[in-house]
Amino acid sequence: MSTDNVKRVVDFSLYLVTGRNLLPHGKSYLTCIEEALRGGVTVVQVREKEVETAEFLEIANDTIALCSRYNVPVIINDRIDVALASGAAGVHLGQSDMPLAIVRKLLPPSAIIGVSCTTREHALKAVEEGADYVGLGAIYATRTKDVSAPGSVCGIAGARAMLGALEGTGVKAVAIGGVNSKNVLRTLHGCVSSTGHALDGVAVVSDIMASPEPYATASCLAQTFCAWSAAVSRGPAAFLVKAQYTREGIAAAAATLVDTVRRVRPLVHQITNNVVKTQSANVTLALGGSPIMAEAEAEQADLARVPGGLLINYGTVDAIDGMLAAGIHANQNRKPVVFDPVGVGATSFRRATAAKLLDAWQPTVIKGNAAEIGALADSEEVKAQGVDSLGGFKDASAVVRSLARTHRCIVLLSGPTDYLSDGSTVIRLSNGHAILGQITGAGCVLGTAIATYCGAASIAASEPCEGSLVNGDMLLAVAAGTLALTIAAQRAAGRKEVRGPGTFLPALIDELAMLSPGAVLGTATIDVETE
Ligand SMILES: Nc1ncnc2c1ncn2[C@@H]1O[C@H](COP(=O)(O)OP(=O)(O)OP(=O)(O)O)[C@@H](O)[C@H]1O
Ligand SMILES: Cc1ncsc1CCO
Repeated sequence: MSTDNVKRVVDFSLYLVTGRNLLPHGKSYLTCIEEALRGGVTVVQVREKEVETAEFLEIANDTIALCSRYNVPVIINDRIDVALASGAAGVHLGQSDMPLAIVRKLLPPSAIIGVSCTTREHALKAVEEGADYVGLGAIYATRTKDVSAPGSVCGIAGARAMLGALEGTGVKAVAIGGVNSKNVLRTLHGCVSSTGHALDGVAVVSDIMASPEPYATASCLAQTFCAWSAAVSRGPAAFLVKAQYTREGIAAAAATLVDTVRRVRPLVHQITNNVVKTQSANVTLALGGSPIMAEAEAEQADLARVPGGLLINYGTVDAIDGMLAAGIHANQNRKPVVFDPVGVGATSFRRATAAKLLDAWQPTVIKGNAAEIGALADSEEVKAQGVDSLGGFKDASAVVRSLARTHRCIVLLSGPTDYLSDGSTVIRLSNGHAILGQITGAGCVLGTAIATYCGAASIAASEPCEGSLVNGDMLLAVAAGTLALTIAAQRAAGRKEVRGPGTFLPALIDELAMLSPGAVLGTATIDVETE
C-alpha cells in the first residue's frame, strides 16, 4: 500500500467487483479484467470469499500489476492484511467486518476505505467514521450475493434516502447489487436524492465477470455513464430537455402535437383496469393513436421494442407481473411510462404495490387525483374514498413540485385545475368540465391521453439524447395530452344532445376525434409558475 499521505483521486464511475466463479468457460481471470479495463472500468475491487490467504495475496498482486498499467486503483474486499501486503489502494468493508475506525488506524493515510450500506443509518455512520466512499445496495435482488435476509435489498427508494444523507459530505457513492448494462440508465436516473444528489458510479459484478465479451460490456456501461452525466446537468427531472416554458409556447406546442399524434400514430400499450378498457382504447383511437391492451408478462419484451407510449394503471390491481415487466422493458427501450396509481391511498396493498412498481422501473409521468398524489407524497391533507378524492391541497404547486423531485419524473395532479410539474416549473391548466367528475374513469382516460401524447412526442423528438430515459419534452407532452382531453370535454359538454353523463361519453369520443390544433390554441387556459 502506498505509504505517502496523499490520497489519490478515484474515478468511481465504473467500479468492477471481481468474482472468479462467474467467469465463462475458457476465459481466464486476468484476460477478463484486462478486457474490462480496456472497456472503461475505472476501479477494481478484488473479492475472494473462498480462498486461503496465500492465494488471495497472489490474486491481489496479479490484479494490481495489471491495473497499474491502466492507472486503475485496486481495492481489496474485507482483508486488511491482504491490502497491506499487496500495496492495494484501499479496502472495502461490509457491515459485519472490522469497524472502519480501527481499519483507518491500521492503514496508511492514503488508504481508500469504502463501506457497504443498506440503510440511511449505515450511510450516516459511514460518514461519521470517515469513509471515502460507500456502496449502496443491494439495489436489485441479485444472484452474486445472498440477499434473502429481510432488509438486504434497499431498492431505488433506499438508495435515494442514503444519497440524501451523503449530500455535502464529500463521501462518494456507487450503486451495487444487480446493476447491469440493461438497467444501468434507469439505476442512474432513479438513484438521486430529492435535493439532486446523484451517484458517483455504479458497481458491476456478473454483467462483466460472466460476459463472454467483457470489453463490449464494460464499454457499454462506461458510455451509458458518460451520456447520463452529460444529460443529468440539463434539469431537475434529468431526462428533460430543459426549456423556458411560457403560456404561448405551451399552447403552440400542444396545438402542434394534435397533428403530430395523428401523423406518427403511436402504439399506446395499456395495462389498465377492467372498468375502463374499452373507453380507453376508444380514446386512444379518437386522438389518433393505436391502442393495444396487453397484460401478460411474456409479451412485454416484444411490445416494448415498438416505439410509442406505455400506460400502467393499476385500478383493479391485477396483472402485477405484467406491470413489473412492462415498465422494466419500457425503460430499457427508452419509452415513456405513464403511471396511474388509482386509489393508492385506499388500501395498504395498493400502497405496497405502488412502491414495488416504482422500485422496479422509472416512470416518466405519475398522474393522480388529489387523494392519490397525497398518498404518494405521504400527506394526510386530502382524504380518499376508494378511487375518489375528497377535496384538494392548500398549496398544490408545492405538492407536485416536491413529488416530481422525489420521483424524478413529471407529476400531474388532476382536478378542476390540473397541476403539472417537472420538479421546477409548475403548469396550471384550467380547462375541462365538471361533468367529467360524473363518469367513471375520467382520470383513467386522462392517463391514456397523456400516454398517447408522450408516445408521439418521444417518436417525433428531433434531438435524441442518449443519456436520458426518454427523448422529447415530456412536460409539454403531458400538458398537451391534458389539454386535448379537457378541451374536447368542454366542447362535448356544450353539445345540445348531451343531457348528462350517459350522453356525454360518446360525445367526448366524437370531440376527441374532431379536435383541431385551432381549438386547442383558442381554448387552452394555461398559467406557468417558474421557481
Ligand atoms: N370540476 C371540474 N372542472 C373541470 N374539469 C374537471 C373537473 N373535475 C375533473 N375535471 C377533469 O377531469 C379529468 C379527470 O380528473 P379527475 O381528478 O376527476 O380524475 P379521477 O378522480 O382520477 O377520475 P376517475 O377516478 O374517475 O378516473 C382531469 O383532466 C380534470 O381536468
Ligand atoms: C371504479 C373503479 N374501481 C377501480 S378502477 C375504477 C375506475 C375509475 O378509477
